[in-house]
Amino acid sequence: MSTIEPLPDKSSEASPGVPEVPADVLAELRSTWTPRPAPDGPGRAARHRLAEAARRLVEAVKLADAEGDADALQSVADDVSDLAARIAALPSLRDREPNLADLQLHERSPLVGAANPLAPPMELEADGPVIRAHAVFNAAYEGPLGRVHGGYVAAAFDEVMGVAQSGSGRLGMTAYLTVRMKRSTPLHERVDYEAEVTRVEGRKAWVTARSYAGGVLVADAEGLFVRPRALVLQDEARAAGEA
Ligand SMILES: CCCCCCCCCCCCCC(=O)SCCNC(=O)CCNC(=O)[C@H](O)C(C)(C)COP(=O)(O)OP(=O)(O)OC[C@H]1O[C@@H](n2cnc3c(N)ncnc32)[C@H](O)[C@@H]1OP(=O)(O)O
Repeated sequence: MSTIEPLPDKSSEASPGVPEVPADVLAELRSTWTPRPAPDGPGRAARHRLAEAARRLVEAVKLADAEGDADALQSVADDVSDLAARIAALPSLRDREPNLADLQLHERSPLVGAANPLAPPMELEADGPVIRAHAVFNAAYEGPLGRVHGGYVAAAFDEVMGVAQSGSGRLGMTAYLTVRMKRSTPLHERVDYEAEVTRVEGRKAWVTARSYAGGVLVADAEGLFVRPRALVLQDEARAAGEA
């Protein structure tokens, strides 16, 4: 059962200095992250199941006791090695052009991707101009004992803020990301995130975010997202073509 206090509802508050972005434009910009669709076929459902099994495998390996039965560890190392070779022998994404579903971040991202065993995976949801997310980090993400490694704390913010920059009306690259880790982020517990754009100047968008465990603020972040010059030129050429 969740012990999380509801986060304050800020979905109807517009920040000064942030453009009003039509809901359909926001939905289009966010569609690579959220909503996560149902698998588009049995192959993709099986791939998601494989990724989930691999997550359990990684956590189990991380927790395997070196003082336990060395022969048993050697034996499962052989099995896992054989399994890795079997999976590598299956048809690979390297052998064909990826389709749109393969390319979506809710599929492939190392933070939210259902098909990526590195992803906890985080769950993202749009709430007006705000992006909300939650994740449970297992033992594989441990830095300080019982707590999430700071690099993963920052990576989770980058993903949530990466989608929240859509509130500027365009997408860019993370130019900088500053994370203040006020308390440790716990393992094995739901961590909640919220992020939104606070300022936009030309192709630059500033985003802030917060994370909570058990309703308590554990970290906050500020980042700058910049739409690359080359893409701005493409945007302008497309707009001129449509005019
Ligand atoms: C990109 C499109 C879509 C992506 C969506 C899918 C996301 C995938 C995953 C999502 C996961 C989450 C996302 C990720 O993980 S994104 C992956 C991690 N980030 C990167 O790899 C970014 C690498 N850097 C770059 O590509 C370029 O440097 C960028 C594109 C950022 C700017 O290069 P560009 O040549 O275009 O621009 P410019 O250099 O003329 O600068 C322009 C303006 O910006 C200001 N400035 C620049 N940097 C900084 C800085 N550090 N602090 C303060 N200010 C900075 C600069 O002063 C100037 O200001 P002004 O003088 O005009 O006032």
